[in-house]
Amino acid sequence: MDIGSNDILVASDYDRTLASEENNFIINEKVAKKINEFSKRFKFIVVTGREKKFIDKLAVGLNPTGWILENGALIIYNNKEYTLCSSDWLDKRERIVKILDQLKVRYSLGKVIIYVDNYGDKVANLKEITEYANIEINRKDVMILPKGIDKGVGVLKFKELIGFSGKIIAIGDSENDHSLFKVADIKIAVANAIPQIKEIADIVTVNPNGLGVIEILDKILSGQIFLNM
Ligand SMILES: O=C(O)COP(=O)(O)O
Ligand SMILES: [Mg+2]
Repeated sequence: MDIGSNDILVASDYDRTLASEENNFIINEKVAKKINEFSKRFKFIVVTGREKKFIDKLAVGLNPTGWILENGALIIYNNKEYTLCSSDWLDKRERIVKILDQLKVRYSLGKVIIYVDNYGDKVANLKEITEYANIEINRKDVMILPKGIDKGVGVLKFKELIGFSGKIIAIGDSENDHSLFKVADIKIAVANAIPQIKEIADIVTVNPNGLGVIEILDKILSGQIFLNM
């Protein structure tokens, strides 16, 4: 079966999937080149908790079909930005910031998201905000988003934006990729993924990080990954 560009969309996480911690999350040139080539034939989007200012520094030379940043809250496609949050989010974010100040917790703000690094083991202190916010964990870091916003929702929004109706292949490593897997037809964990992600994956790559992603792209390009899985 000749697979066309509108049949496959690869949605890949960034930290510890495309880029390794060992390389300070700077994209490897070979990985960027492979993705740029792949993106000419199929759709490839990067779906990450990161803010644009960090991606601009770390992912130099990577030109995918689109970007879903701030853990699903910000879409960048064809040089246009789309934020996914309700009009009252900024008031709610103010309330959350006051709680973080009372807890004497360090945080940083993206366009939509709140980052609370090294707080994963104390996230129970933030219980009260789960009424109106979504809390995502990535290893030891915490991300706070509008209720109902996560990576999976960002991908579904992107699908609608470009009118995509094909199959989604998700690639990830950590807790905040669960929602990405939920919207995928094929779920792929890189070799260095946490056990909970490997357990629910259809495929676990032999290689870690970007080399694992290249493994998958080569399988798709050579027709070894069958979409009727
Ligand atoms: O946690 C982050 O800021 C980014 O991490 P991710 O690319 O693995 O989502
Ligand atoms: Mg990751």
